[in-house]
Amino acid sequence: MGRKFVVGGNWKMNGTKSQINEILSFLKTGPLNSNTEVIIGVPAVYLDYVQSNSPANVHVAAQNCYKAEKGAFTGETSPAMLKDIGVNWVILGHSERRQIFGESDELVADKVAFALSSGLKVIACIGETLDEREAGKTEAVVFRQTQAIANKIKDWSNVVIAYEPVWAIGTGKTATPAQAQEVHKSLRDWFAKNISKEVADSIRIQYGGSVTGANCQELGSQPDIDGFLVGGASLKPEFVNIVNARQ
Ligand SMILES: O=C[C@H](O)COP(=O)(O)O
Repeated sequence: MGRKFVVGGNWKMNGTKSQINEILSFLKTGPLNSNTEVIIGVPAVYLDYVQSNSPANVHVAAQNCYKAEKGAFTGETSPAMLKDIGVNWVILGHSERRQIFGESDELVADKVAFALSSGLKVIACIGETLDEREAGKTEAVVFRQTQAIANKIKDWSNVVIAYEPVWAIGTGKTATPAQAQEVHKSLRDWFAKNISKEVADSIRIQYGGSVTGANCQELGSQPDIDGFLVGGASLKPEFVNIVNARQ
């Protein structure tokens, strides 16, 4: 189907310069499958350093950015600033942003639209909580989150969706390959029905939530899983195995 496998490493609020040098070292050693697009999500303070020191086959992403080019927004980073230091990707709408920092569907969608219009590529995160899953609301939640973005953008070519069930993030409770595939398939069907068949066929949907070197191959063999967004394991050498999950 021609969707390039895409693996992101979301470092979250982790890393010192010496730890980052170790990560860059195992990324340089790899080898990283050239059929996989690799993107590392780096804390803002280290973006410039990592952008300057990462291997050419690894893209760098911010973990957040604001919906304005500049101005009185203390503590925020603009897409223009990211572009200025050569960073072309941003992760938006991560469940930690939504839950801890209170980002609404509306704000996430505004950020996605502004980042795209500024020339960034976006990993847009969606996913249900355990309560929502147990209440049978998984589809309703991920469709609502995706619809909010669809209300603000027309062109999906620079968007990767990361489906991350909140209950699987950092918990060691991975969704089974069948559970993940079921939601990915539903999302692709949603795109076919609500956006277009072309977007449904081409959009890449990552799975995120306790992905490891041990479970990545089975997850990555599912037909609608086009890669991963990896948290904890992206700080460790096993990230190379996850990048190479689909050979
Ligand atoms: O963005 C990454 C996800 O939150 C997954 O984190 P995790 O791999 O540590 O569960």
